Amino acid sequence: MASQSGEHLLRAAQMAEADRITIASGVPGHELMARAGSGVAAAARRMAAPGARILVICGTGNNGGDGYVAARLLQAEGRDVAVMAPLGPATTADAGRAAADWAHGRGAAVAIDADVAGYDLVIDALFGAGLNRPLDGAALDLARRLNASGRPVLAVDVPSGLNADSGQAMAASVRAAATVTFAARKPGQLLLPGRLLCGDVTCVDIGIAPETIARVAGGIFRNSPDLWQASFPAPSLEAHKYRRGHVLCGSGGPLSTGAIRLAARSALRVGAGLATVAAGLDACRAHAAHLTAIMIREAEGAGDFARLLDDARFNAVILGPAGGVGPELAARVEAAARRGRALVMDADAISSFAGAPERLAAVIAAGEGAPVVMTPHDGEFARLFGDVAGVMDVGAKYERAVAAARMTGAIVVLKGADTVIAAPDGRAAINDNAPPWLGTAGSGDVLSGLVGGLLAQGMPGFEAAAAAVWIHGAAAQAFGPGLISEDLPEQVPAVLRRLLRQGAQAGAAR
Ligand SMILES: NC(=O)C1=CN([C@@H]2O[C@H](COP(=O)(O)OP(=O)(O)OC[C@H]3O[C@@H](n4cnc5c(N)ncnc54)[C@H](O)[C@@H]3O)[C@@H](O)[C@H]2O)[C@@H](O)CC1
Ligand SMILES: Nc1ncnc2c1ncn2[C@@H]1O[C@H](COP(=O)(O)OP(=O)(O)O)[C@@H](O)[C@H]1O
Ligand SMILES: [K+]
Repeated sequence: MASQSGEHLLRAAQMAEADRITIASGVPGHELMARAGSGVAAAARRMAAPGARILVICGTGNNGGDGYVAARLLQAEGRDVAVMAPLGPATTADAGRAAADWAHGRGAAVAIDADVAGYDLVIDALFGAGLNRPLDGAALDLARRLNASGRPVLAVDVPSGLNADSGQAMAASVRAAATVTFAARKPGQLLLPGRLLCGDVTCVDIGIAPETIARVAGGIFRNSPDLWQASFPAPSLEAHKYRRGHVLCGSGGPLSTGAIRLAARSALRVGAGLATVAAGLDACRAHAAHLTAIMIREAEGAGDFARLLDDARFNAVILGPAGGVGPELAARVEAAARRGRALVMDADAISSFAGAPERLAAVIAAGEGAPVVMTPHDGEFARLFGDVAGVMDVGAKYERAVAAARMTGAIVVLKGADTVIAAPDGRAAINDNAPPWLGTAGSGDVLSGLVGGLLAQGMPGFEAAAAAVWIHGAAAQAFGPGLISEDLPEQVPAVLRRLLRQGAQAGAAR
């Protein structure tokens, strides 16, 4: 798994292991701390004008050590710096050394009840990855006062109180304007609410080798083109349209036809060779009034739909957008999986298996191994898994998604502002490029079409799902506020142009 390319995200324990391996290889811990502190000082310089008053709040561990280093560097260049040590003196050797270097010849630390609002910038070096229980006592009180002060905060590694693995605040957390982290980003910096509590995150190289990061990593990635560009389908001159796949899209009834049209159009825009909507006769009439490039086939019930699959050229199927919850839709899902078609299950297709994930797992297991990608939002996810132990009750969002993928055998795209893509083999990607205006009616239908269009072109399931989520976010960014879901497919060509250009450059560099 570590051989997969992409930006690794490290959990706190994995980061500590990377530190340990690096120190054992001969780089002293205080040298790592010196580089970390220097990265913090550089960020502080960007945030505070000359003459600004800077307060550095140092805890007792190595996070505090980074703070002492930054304080010393900033003061050495003439900055107005004060240190507060609310929990007492440093307790680790490296932090002790950094604290002593700071204290040498300087005044006493600021009292814990000092007015934090009197400073222009506060550097939060109270707790980092070592946080192992909720803030309480003096630390909790200080975090609350800091948040109430409205002063800009620069967090060292993570805002104090934030769980670096899950992105959840433990009781309470400092809210930072910016965060400087080391060696690799942490999942909790991308997951909500962590992403909001961190502000802008910068990752500083402190001399931990990329091979060490890959060695300790556990298959959690930031979703970016690095993760899937190698399998992204580049159009080729010798391919004809059938080589680029044919997506069969199952329609809802005559009054619910828009959702699947959005999906079909998105599948074409992302490069599928052909897309066909399958619908009952009345719905076909509604589609016929709208569709040009997309074809229409009549299919009255699940039996008709299954017969369409006798045509082997339909190599990918999208089911669910406004498809109508019930046994008929579940039967279409079964038919597509049994016939070994790459399948996207969205919305109503997921809800048609509500409370019966083991039945869905059996359907997928009986298939021919073609990828099944499901794209639930939180509500659909909860409906599908109900109170299944080991899925709904596990900690971080990516752990829930991975548990769901393992249990069902599907690639799971758990949507939201921090969409997670998870595979049954334990890989997970966290997406952070979606702007808030992407949450608009029908944008989920577009996503299912993007996934289906990439699957039809032969992209593997996890990569296709991750690429679709990223392109979806990039298209929304390209359009900007005011977006409605019809706008999204029209932004895809510009996103593809950029991607293919970058892919060609990366290929040339290899
Ligand atoms: N050599 C290394 O390991 C490096 C570590 N670095 C820094 O070190 C940090 C991790 O340092 P530590 O592992 O010393 O841990 P922290 O400095 O994050 O926390 C210190 C200690 O506080 C205690 N604690 C945890 N939760 C508490 C709570 N709610 N209330 C009171 N006490 C609590 C724990 O015993 C913990 O070990 C990283 O976030 C990073 O900033 C960097 O200096 C780079 C090198
Ligand atoms: N606040 C938000 N910021 C960014 N993206 C969001 C936000 N809320 C929702 N999204 C994205 O918008 C899409 C909405 O999908 P879905 O809930 O299925 O809506 P619909 O059923 O209307 O299509 C998902 O891709 C989701 O990740
Ligand atoms: K911190």
